[in-house]
Amino acid sequence: MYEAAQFRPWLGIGVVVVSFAAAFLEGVGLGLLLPIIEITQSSSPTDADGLLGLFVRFYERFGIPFTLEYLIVSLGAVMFLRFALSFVGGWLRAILGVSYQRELRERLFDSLMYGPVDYIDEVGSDDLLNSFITETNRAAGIVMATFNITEIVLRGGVYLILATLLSPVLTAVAVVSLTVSTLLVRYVLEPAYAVGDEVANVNDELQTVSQASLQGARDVRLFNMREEFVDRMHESLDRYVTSNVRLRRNQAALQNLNQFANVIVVFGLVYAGFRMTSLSIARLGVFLFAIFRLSPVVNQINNRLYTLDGQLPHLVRVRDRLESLAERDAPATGGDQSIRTVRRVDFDDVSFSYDSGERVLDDVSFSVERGETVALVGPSGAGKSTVIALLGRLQAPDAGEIRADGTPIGDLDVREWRERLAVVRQDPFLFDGTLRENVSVGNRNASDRAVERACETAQVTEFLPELPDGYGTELGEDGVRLSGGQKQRVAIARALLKDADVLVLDEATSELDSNIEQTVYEGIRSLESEYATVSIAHRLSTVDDADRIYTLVDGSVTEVGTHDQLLASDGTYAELYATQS
Ligand SMILES: Nc1ncnc2c1ncn2[C@@H]1O[C@H](COP(=O)(O)OP(=O)(O)OP(=O)(O)O)[C@@H](O)[C@H]1O
Repeated sequence: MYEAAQFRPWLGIGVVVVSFAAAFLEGVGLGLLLPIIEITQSSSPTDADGLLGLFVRFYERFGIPFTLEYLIVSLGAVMFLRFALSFVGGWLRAILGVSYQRELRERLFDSLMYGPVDYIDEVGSDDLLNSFITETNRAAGIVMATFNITEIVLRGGVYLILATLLSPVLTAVAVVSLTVSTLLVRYVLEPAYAVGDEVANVNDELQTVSQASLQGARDVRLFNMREEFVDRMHESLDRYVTSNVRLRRNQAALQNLNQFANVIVVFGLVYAGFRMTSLSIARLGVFLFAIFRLSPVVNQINNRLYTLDGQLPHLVRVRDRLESLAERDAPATGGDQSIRTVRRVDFDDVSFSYDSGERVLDDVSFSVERGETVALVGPSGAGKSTVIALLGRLQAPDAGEIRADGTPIGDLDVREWRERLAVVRQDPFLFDGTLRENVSVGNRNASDRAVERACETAQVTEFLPELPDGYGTELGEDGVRLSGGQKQRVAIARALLKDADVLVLDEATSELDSNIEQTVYEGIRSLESEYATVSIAHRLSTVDDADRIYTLVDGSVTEVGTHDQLLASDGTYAELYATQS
């Protein structure tokens, strides 16, 4: 809360000042009722003292006639100003709240973009999306509510001062009674934070179920999971209804119990005012009016605090996410050395473990130069894709060094280093846009001719006539309108369009038939650009002409050589090759 209040302090102070001025004018307006009632009862209140005397002297000082008409016009003017200021206060509060929401969303998004990818894997895109959309929204509501409470408190303060000026003893009785009744009501109700936490949990679950069922729409049907998802969704919706109704029911109970308690207190004061004090009708009337205005203020504060308590879990979650992200070292940051071109890449005794602690790479060494192709082969789970993650600085090695032309890649400017890499991942992601937009993601300034050339090499042109709008065809979310092999070819085309030095192919053609695969590789070999190529393939026939083949088993390089050398040495490679022949 402290941090939220610190956001844009000057705007916050502005809201408080405006609220204070509005509250003051409310007090003045209420106070003006006193001379208005007095003047209707006696013709010469000019010798009055106390609050009434204050008004009389003020009017004398500015030479305004102290008549009923002038008093009523003054009351109208004061009230106009008071509500105008309230409007400005509400406006400023909205600016503050919505800007705070923007700030949280910006910080969260930027931290996610520049933070480590494994945080996204760990928390899940569904929960992060929920934080980004819903929780930041509620968090902004907290800021607005906090300043709203400040305004109400100030207004309540003015009523109290006015009531104290008129009757200190009755005011003390009123304050004690209102406080006791408020605390009693709060004590009876369950804490809002617990219910709010349940609401936040259910929101997470709703996001998870809806995202999984939409993104996995095909698998959900093919694996007959529809009933399972429908049940999960219905159950989550039930929990959503129960927790939300509970929160709102408690709010309604709080409001009505408070109002009831306040009515009783005010009735008691009316009785006490008439029976036990000698206040004039005008003073007692204005006093009761002030208390009457004060009791909904107490109500409102109570209600707002309860709502605030219920929304706090959302802000806490967003804060937790931001803190966790700040605590993580992002391997992508750091390094500022410039790099324009790369001739050679070396892996030197590189070891790496994910958070689970198990060693995935163990002293892996290999090198590749421009004009060469090296292949990484080995059983599933051996660590081949992890090598690519390290190369792209999505992860950083725990030990050993990866160097580009002798410089550790961690010392390089990460943007420039990634400019030198053209990676076709095992499971490439296509963006929701046209074919042209997808091919040019790594080189936005590429000419149409360059896009077409990359598509020719990657054999995208083979299925281009089938696309309704050619290069302008919308590919849908994650290229849903393409086959697996077509998606792979788009991913290869976009890698080739980059002006890179190191080409990384991670199972890049696994879904292509042999003919097209062959044509793609021939096309790449005939390109003018001389790549240092790192190729990963399960189908060994696609890498048998590599300059060097490294066999990776359980995270270690167990053998290295050309296809013929490895066959002759009769090791793991020869075994794998035999099973595929
Ligand atoms: N993000 C991750 N977090 C934790 N462990 C991971 C992560 N990615 C991969 N692993 C683990 O690291 C090991 C190596 O995975 P990797 O994907 O590098 O293997 P691979 O040789 O490319 O396998 P495949 O040929 O099946 O693609 C596996 O045991 C896998 O479970």
